[in-house]
Amino acid sequence: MMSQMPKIFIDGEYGTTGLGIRQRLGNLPVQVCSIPVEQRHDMKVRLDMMAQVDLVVLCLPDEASRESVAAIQSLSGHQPKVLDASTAFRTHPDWVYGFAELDLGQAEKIKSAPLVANPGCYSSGAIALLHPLVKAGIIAKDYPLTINAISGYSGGGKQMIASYEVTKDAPPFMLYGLSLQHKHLPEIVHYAGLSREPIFVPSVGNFPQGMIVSVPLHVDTLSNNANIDDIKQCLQQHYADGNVVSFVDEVPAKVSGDHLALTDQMELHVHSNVRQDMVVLTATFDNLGKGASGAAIQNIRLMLGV
Ligand SMILES: NC(=O)C1=CN([C@@H]2O[C@H](COP(=O)(O)OP(=O)(O)OC[C@H]3O[C@@H](n4cnc5c(N)ncnc54)[C@H](OP(=O)(O)O)[C@@H]3O)[C@@H](O)[C@H]2O)C=CC1
Ligand SMILES: CC(=O)N[C@@H](CCC(=O)OP(=O)(O)O)C(=O)O
Repeated sequence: MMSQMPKIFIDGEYGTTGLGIRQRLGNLPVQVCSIPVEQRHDMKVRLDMMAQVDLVVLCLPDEASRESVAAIQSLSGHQPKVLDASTAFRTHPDWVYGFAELDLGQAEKIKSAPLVANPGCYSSGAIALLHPLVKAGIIAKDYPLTINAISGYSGGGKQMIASYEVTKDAPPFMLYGLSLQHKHLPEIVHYAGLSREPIFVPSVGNFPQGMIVSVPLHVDTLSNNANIDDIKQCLQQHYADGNVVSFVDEVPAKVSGDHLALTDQMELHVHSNVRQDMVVLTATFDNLGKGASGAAIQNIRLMLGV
């Protein structure tokens, strides 16, 4: 079915993530197939379109994503590949996790997979920091981790954007997720390789785009007598190619939430005190970039070979 110009349909193309992907697709040799905005909830119209394309990108709430996947899988003839931006399938064994930097070989898996789950925004930062360190035996699988994060308000989709920009009834800064069951925890545990669930405290600030995920560690609680140089070396090696995710040795005195806004890059830093016995790891990126649409474009390029 793959022609010279692969065809893509974005189910949910008029939402925040869908629009971000749509914009970025302008630079790729693909044909974007659309339906009118007023038909965006009509499953028959959407399914007719899905049957004609090479790749369907789902940018819908979880339940709607599940419905779309079930509909695609009921197609009797051609089955398009699927990239899902929701949380619905991220730890499902039939789906490949769309974080190309996870390990050597992950990009190849994404290339050949029929079903790919785009990672969560917070999860991308947490996994980027933790996966190499757990794999190297520097952080024990059952380490009692705390993860803190701040997101630009676009992370909350159309509704939250309206509360900051239209009704202006949202606070300048808020902690949330305080029942400690955030929807990204399962994928963080799974792909960081943890056996103990971290305490995860997300927050939102009054800025549109950008994200910092940070992880504090006491050096004397690390495994195998690891020190700060071991942490740096491990991250440096894992992200040696630095194309999208890079380890940056030089640390800024302050990290701004919108440092990498409007880019698809992610930077990792290791901050420490003078005594070298405390560390804060940070991942800085755009929640709509490497945290969503930028990562989706990386996956689309791999899945379609463009
Ligand atoms: N915003 C972000 O930073 C990120 C979001 N995501 C994920 O992407 C997905 C979309 O989120 P986001 O773009 O923020 O959400 P938005 O609310 O901005 O957009 C969702 C879109 O889906 C449409 N939609 C909702 N329900 C249905 C349905 N049953 N059938 C068809 N269309 C439907 C909405 O239509 P309507 O206009 O009628 O509501 C809207 O156009 C979510 O799963 C989210 O978790 C992933 C990464 C980051
Ligand atoms: C600020 C805010 O509300 N953020 C969302 C996460 C962003 C998002 O929708 O993430 P994924 O779709 O990538 O899982 C939340 O905490 O639920």
